[in-house]
Amino acid sequence: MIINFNNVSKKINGINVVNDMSFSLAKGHVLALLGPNGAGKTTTIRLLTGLIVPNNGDIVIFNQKLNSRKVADKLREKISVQNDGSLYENLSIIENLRIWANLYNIPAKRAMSDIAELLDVFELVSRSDDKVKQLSKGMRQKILLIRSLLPKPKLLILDEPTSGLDPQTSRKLIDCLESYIEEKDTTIIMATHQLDGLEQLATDILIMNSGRVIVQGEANRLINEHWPTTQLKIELDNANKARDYFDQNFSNNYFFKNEKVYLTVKNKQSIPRIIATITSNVDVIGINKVEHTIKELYFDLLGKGVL
Ligand SMILES: Nc1ncnc2c1ncn2[C@@H]1O[C@H](COP(=O)(O)OP(=O)(O)OP(=O)(O)O)[C@@H](O)[C@H]1O
Repeated sequence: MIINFNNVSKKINGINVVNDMSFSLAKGHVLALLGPNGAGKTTTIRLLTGLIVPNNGDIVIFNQKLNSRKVADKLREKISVQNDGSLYENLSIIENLRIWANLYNIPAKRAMSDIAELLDVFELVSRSDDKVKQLSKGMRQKILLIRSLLPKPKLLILDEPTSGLDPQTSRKLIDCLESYIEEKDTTIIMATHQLDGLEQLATDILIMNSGRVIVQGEANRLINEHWPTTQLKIELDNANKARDYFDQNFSNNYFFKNEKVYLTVKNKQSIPRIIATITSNVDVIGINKVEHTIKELYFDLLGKGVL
C-alpha cells in the first residue's frame, strides 16, 4: 500500500474535522476523494502532506510513519502536490517550467525532454512562449499540473484540479492527465467535486461527510455492490407492439421509457439466454447493459440521506 490512514482524527477549534478515518490506497491506483463542502477533504489532504498532524491515529506513506517534519520533508522527494507554490507571472510557460525543473534538481537535458513531452500531452506546445499572466484559468491549471508531474512523483496529490473550469476544459485536463499517467504508474489522490466521467480516471473512491468515511474502496466493486442486478436497455423497432410480450414474460422486472425497455436481470448467467429469447420474439434495434457511474452512486447515497 502507498497510503494507510489508520483511525485518524483531527480536531480544529474543538470540532472533529476528520473523525476516525481509515483507508488505504494501493500502488498505481487513483483515488477520488469526494464529499460535500466542508466534508473534510482538504483537511485530509493537509494531513497527508504533513502540513497538519493528527490528534489520534497514524498515517503511513511509503511504509513510513508520518510523525515528524523530517519524515514529511523526506517524503517530499516522492510526493507532488499540484497547488504548491505559485507561478512566475512575467515569465513564459517554458521559463517557469525550466525554473521549477531546476528547483527539483532535474538535470537540464532531461528537463528539456520531459517539459517537451508534457507540453505535448497537455497541448500547450504552441503557447510555450506565452507569459503566464496571459493564460486562461484552464491553462494555468494545466501548468500547475505539469509542474507537479515534472519530478515524476510516485504519489500525486491534487486538491480540486478542475475547480473553476468549464466542463469541456475540465474534461480535457483529466484526459491529458489520464494519457500521461497511463504508462507512468503514478498513484494519485484527488479531492474533487467534478463527478462527471470520473470513472475514466478514478479506480477508487472515498466519499466522506462531516469528517467521516461513508464509503470507500474500488469504484467498480462499490458500484456492483450497490447495484447487484444488471439492467439491460433494449431499443425496439415498435415499442407499443412489444408491450404485451414484455408484460407476459417479464411482468414487474421492466419499464418503458422513451421507446426503450429497461429490463432488470437478477442472474447475470441468464443474460445471453434472455437476449436470445427477446430478439427472437420482438424487433430489437439494440441492447446495451446500463453502466452505473460514480456520480449516480454519490447522489444515490446522498438521496438516501446517508451523506
Ligand atoms: N483552519 C481552520 N480553522 C477552522 N476551521 C477549519 C479550518 N480548516 C478546516 N476547517 C473546518 O473543517 C471543516 C472541513 O473543511 P475542509 O476544508 O477540509 O472541507 P472540504 O471537504 O475540503 O470542503 P470544500 O469542498 O468546501 O473545499 C469545515 O467545517 C471547515 O470550516
